[in-house]
Amino acid sequence: MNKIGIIGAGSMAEALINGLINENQVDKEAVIASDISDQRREVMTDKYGIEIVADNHKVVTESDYIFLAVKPQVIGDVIEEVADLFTTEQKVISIAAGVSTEQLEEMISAKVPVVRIMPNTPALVQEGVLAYSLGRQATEEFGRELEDLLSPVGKVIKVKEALMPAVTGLSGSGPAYVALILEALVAGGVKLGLSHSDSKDLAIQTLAGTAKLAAESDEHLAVLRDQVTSPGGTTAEALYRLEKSGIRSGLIEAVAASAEKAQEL
Ligand SMILES: NC(=O)C1=CN([C@@H]2O[C@H](COP(=O)(O)OP(=O)(O)OC[C@H]3O[C@@H](n4cnc5c(N)ncnc54)[C@H](OP(=O)(O)O)[C@@H]3O)[C@@H](O)[C@H]2O)C=CC1
Ligand SMILES: O=C(O)[C@@H]1CCC=N1
Repeated sequence: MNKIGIIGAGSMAEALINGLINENQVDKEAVIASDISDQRREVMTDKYGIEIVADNHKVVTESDYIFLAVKPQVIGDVIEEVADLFTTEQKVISIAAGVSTEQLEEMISAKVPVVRIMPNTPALVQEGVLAYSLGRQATEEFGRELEDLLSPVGKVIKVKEALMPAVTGLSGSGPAYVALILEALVAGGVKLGLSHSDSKDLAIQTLAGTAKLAAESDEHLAVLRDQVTSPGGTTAEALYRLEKSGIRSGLIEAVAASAEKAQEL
């Protein structure tokens, strides 16, 4: 069995670990992670029973797949710390936003295959989506292995590396935009007298149901919107207010701003 090592056991690493273990994709004995935070190590041991250590070297020397799951600002230091330990039989997967496979390959220097992925937090409940792109030494076969490994945590798609910032802006950061929209819908319901709990149920199911409808329909999204909008009715009134508030351009700008920021990290 291939051993999976993860350096940095924060939110995104946890979402991946939880999804992989819950779906029985990997045994917890086959996972080793490291983190500098005592508190994080304690939480992850208690929750998942995986081996979690303070020593990044141990993760690299004991693993076949090595996930780099620290913040982009510290990934250089982390790689420098363990760079001498990599062997050509190992495979590196970076989840850091804005760090290219070329930069990773330069930092690692050994001829280790490198793949970059951009996951998102719904991986925690096996409903994530992630895109990956291959570095120069990574084969298509490595890509397929990765698709097999990670498919239990969500949908996996391959993209050209130049599109990774766009993926970051759309689906990487996307759960935050959706949570904000949900919060606002709940606030709208509460303002009109619905309980917080009923508002939350109504908002979440509306979003989940619409997403399912969109996923299962061949129609353009505008057609789905039109099906709700009776001439002279309530939805037309609401959509007019939304368009006037700039929600559409706001969301387009949000995706672009996240993508731009990813390139500055
Ligand atoms: N969160 C998300 O939705 C997504 C995140 N990403 C990417 O995932 C990566 C991790 O993000 P996220 O999980 O949110 O961040 P977190 O801060 O939650 O996780 C990173 C963890 O790494 C630890 N850490 C810091 N330095 C070291 C080190 N030298 N050695 C070992 N562990 C270390 C941190 O400890 P401490 O807190 O004490 O510094 C922290 O526990 C980032 O590169 C981000 O771009 C990608 C897609 C989505
Ligand atoms: O906010 C961030 O920088 C990370 C990358 C994508 C989602 N979260």
